[in-house]
Amino acid sequence: MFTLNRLPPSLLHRSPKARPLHTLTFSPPSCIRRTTRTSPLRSSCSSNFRRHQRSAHTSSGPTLPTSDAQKSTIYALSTPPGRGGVGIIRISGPDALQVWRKMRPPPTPTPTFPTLRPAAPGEFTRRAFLGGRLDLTQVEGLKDLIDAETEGQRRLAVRAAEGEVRAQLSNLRKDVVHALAQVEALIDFGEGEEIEEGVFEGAREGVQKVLETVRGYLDDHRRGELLRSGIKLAIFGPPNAGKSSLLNFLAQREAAIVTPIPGTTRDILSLSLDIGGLPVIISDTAGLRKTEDVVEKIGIERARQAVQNADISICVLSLADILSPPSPSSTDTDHWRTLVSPATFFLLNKSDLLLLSPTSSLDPERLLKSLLPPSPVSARQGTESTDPQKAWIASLSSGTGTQAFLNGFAAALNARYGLSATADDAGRATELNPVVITRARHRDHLKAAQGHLEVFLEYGPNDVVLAAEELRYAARAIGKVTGAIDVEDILDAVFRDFCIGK
Ligand SMILES: Nc1nc2c(ncn2[C@@H]2O[C@H](COP(=O)(O)OP(=O)(O)OP(=O)(O)O)[C@@H](O)[C@H]2O)c(=O)[nH]1
Ligand SMILES: [Mg+2]
Repeated sequence: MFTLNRLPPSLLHRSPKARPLHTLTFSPPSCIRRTTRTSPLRSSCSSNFRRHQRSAHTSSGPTLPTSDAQKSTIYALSTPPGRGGVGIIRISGPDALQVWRKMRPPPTPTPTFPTLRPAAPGEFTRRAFLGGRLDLTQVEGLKDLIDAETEGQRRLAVRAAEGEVRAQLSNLRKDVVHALAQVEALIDFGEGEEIEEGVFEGAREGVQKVLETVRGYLDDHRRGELLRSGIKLAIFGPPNAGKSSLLNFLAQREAAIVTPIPGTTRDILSLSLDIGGLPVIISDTAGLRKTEDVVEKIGIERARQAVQNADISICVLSLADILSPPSPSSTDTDHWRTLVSPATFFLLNKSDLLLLSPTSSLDPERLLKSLLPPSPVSARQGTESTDPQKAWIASLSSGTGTQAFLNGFAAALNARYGLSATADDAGRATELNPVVITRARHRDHLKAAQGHLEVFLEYGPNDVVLAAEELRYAARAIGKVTGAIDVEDILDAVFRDFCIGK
């Protein structure tokens, strides 16, 4: 990184305001940074391509076409225009060094570089990817970092951008390629002849371990995808319980209409919020009840769908209604019950109407148990449930208990979706599987890899050709996540790991 006192106008014209200090970063073309892997064994496996390469580097052979990154130098302002404290101009390409030299004090007349042009969106990152300095997961991490709106999203993005996912998947792929090399060797030489025994079993053991890791990555409660896209939370319950009041409390503004008239909310109202560092898309819904009103009926149907499509839900009930015996004609209580799932939390609202003191011994969890049938797990165990807190008593109008609810709910969300902990459907803490998958494409490729590894394990030592094919597909599927689908490294592994012709 270099500091310049003055930049040529051609480089400054994209900045709306001239700043007293401008910083210039530059990187040589990616081809300069690439190192050529030289392996004596590998070179013995000569291919037409390498012969062609050799001749290209000798005196009179044909020259390889140069890439755009080798031909053109690109530049762009990489700090926010008009807002950054300093202006940083980024330059990359074959003339980057010369541009910097020309712009160093003492100032020289504005130089003209025929290969210099403004960078296209994402072009520096694209060059870094093509040059092998970033893989696809790091590129995606960088993009997510720019878009991150909550602390959870930022942490997830930083991990990907710093190469944590790349390292995990590269190791996984290396293990598959290693197993493939063993199976390929069997195809070429046959067990018990030129190479040692137990090779196929060794490959099977390796694949079994890889398969367990892939299954762990897939069994992640979709935490990565939800952290990126936002956790869908639906508020539901009977009319007039305080659902819209809860939305307004969480949003800290009068986003939804609140009136004492039951059936006020008709349509879905959704907002994006940050709860405990996690991105949450929260939806207020119509109160569930039997009605002949056509518009309200549509609203209630939408409410049901919203709850069923949500990742998590909060059922808001009026404490006064729960504690008073239901009238024989009332069937309204059943409407919310049908939507309760293991991912439902409860806010027992309007505690002020019971004139409870803050030290009241009314236990929300016990109240909840009296309302709902026992969960199958607790019933089978016949012991006190160890489920984490799922119900809170509060008054949204007086504010009593609301902070405890917010803290408890944020902790429950983090236990379920945060990066540092996870929970099963009932909210119990489970063993942590690392978050590797942040996009549907990652999941698709890893599922494909899982399928090929499973098929491989069905084959025996007599089916080595078909078995090898499955491993090749599995390696390719994992490589598609990171963007590494070079089959040449299979040859590397063959020559590195085996003493052929002992
Ligand atoms: N006493 C008391 N009233 C409350 C409390 N929370 C909300 N209310 C009142 O209850 C009424 C209904 O509140 P809403 O938030 O509109 O209830 P809702 O569940 O969204 O109702 P619908 O949209 O009709 O389904 C309003 O008059 C609120 O002011 C509370 O904690 N205590
Ligand atoms: Mg409402």
